[in-house]
Parts: sequence; structure tokens; C-alpha cells
Amino acid sequence: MRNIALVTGASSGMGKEFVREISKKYKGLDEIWVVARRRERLRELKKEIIGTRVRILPLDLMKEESFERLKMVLAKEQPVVRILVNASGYGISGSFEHQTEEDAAGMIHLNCEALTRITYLVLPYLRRGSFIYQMASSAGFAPQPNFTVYAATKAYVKSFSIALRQELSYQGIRVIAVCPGPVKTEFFDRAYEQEEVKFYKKFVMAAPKKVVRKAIRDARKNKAVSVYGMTMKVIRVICKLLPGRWIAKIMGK
Ligand SMILES: NC(=O)C1=CN([C@@H]2O[C@H](COP(=O)(O)OP(=O)(O)OC[C@H]3O[C@@H](n4cnc5c(N)ncnc54)[C@H](OP(=O)(O)O)[C@@H]3O)[C@@H](O)[C@H]2O)C=CC1
Ligand SMILES: CC(=O)[C@H](N)C(=O)O
Repeated sequence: MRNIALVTGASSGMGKEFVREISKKYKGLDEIWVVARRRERLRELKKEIIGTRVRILPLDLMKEESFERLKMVLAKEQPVVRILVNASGYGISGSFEHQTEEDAAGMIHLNCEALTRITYLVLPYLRRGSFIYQMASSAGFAPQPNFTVYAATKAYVKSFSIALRQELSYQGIRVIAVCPGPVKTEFFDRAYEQEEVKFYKKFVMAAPKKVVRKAIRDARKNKAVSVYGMTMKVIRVICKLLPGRWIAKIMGK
């Protein structure tokens, strides 16, 4: 029986960092399966990882055939998935009306639908003691004008993860919603292509390695949500205390 970890969004940012950390921190894994569109990036990562085999699955999770392919590979290999990390995702900032229809729908497609389908496909291969890391965001704590669709997708991921965690707790499978604030990755190149990254985001920008290490520690403590940094923890409490429409008003200004 082969024990594996499956990481989506592994070609950059937090997905890539998860692969690095998993290879060091989880003993007894035979393989790490890495998913993203950029094959070259995945090859570079494979070369870097020592001690655990890396299997490259160059898949576009916006395309139907990718799910068929993953389903087939899982059915053929019959692995035990010890860790699933859903880190593929993107965001586009700016007002809803100035966004392209493709992007507005695309964020929902990748951040919500693909993440849900991957979780569903992998579920039969998880066992007692397995972990699911879902990349949500602090953007999921409250509605965010000018990041409207993105924040809504992350509210979905957070809600989905917390409910699923409860459902799977009886099988001894742990689900954690990872909810960092701004993290220094390529995410911002695409998200803020049309405008400057907000100064307060630059101010609290975290290193991906620290966010991922904290997520792994929190998952081991069986936490439902992982939030990196004091600022984001305070923001989370504020978002719990104030009505969403107030937060939206403040953020909108
Ligand atoms: N950076 C931040 O501040 C924060 C990010 N997050 C969330 O964390 C997750 C990871 O983000 P981060 O690491 O920052 O971003 P990156 O842009 O660095 O990484 C995104 C990953 O998603 C993959 N991806 C994008 N589109 C597709 C697709 N169609 N099919 C398959 N894979 C795809 C990319 O690979 P490729 O292009 O090769 O396909 C890449 O590996 C996202 O869900 C993001 O929303 C949450 C909180 C904060
Ligand atoms: C990109 C993110 O998800 C981050 N939490 C932010 O709000 O900037």
C-alpha cells in the first residue's frame, strides 16, 4: 500500500512550500503527487525534493478532462492519501463591474468548484489519521468590496471546510481551513495587475514558509482554522463581532 500526499497549486507560493515542508515533516510517505499547469516548475520542484519521490501531474483544474485523468490515476494506483492540500487558486482585485466575466466566474470555478471536486475524488482514498488542508483566506472572514468575488469564494472554502471537518471527524480525518492574510507569493502579480497592492497589505505581508509551518502545527493540534499572525487574529475577532455590512463599509473606504 502506497502512502502519498497530493498537493494542488504546487508550482508556486504556498502549494510549493507545502510540498517542501511535507517532505521534511511527514515520515512514512512514499510519494508526493504535485498538481499545477506549469510542468517545468513542477520538474524543478521534483529535483529539489530529496528523500521522497515526487510524481508530477500537470493538470489544468479549470478543464473537465483533468478530473477524469486524476480519477483514473487514483483508481489505477489505489494509494492511501495521507495528506491532501488544495492550494490551487487565484484572485482578481478591483470592482466587480470592471472585472471580466471570465475572471468573475473563473475564481468560483477554481477556488470553489475545483477544490470541492478534488476533495470529493480523493475522499475514498483517505484513512484514519489523514489530513486535508484547504487554502481559504482571511478574505473569507467578511465581505470585501473590490475583492468581492474572491472574498466570497474564500467564505465558501472556510464554511465547506469547517462543516466537512465535522462530518469526517468520525473517521479520524482532520480538515483544516488555512486562512492567512496577505502572503508574499505570485498571487499578487495576477491579483493586482491593474493597480498597486494596498499599502496595508504590503505592511502585513507574511512569508509563505511561516504560514505553511503554522498550518501544519495547527492541523496537528486539530484546529479547525489556521490563522497566521497577531494582526490577522485580531481582524478575525473584529469580523466575528461586527456585522458584515459594517466591515464592507469600512473596507470599501
Ligand atoms: N497570497 C496570499 O496572500 C494568499 C493566498 N491565499 C490562497 O492560497 C492559495 C495559494 O495561493 P498562493 O500560493 O498565494 O498563489 P500562487 O499564485 O503563488 O499559486 C497559485 C497556484 O495555483 C495554481 N493554479 C492556478 N490556476 C490553476 C489551474 N487552472 N489549474 C491548476 N492549478 C492552477 C498555480 O499553478 P499554475 O499556474 O502552474 O497552474 C499555482 O501553483 C490560493 O487559493 C489563494 O487564494 C490565501 C490567503 C492569502
Ligand atoms: C490574497 C488573500 O487572500 C489575502 N488574505 C488578502 O486579503 O490579501
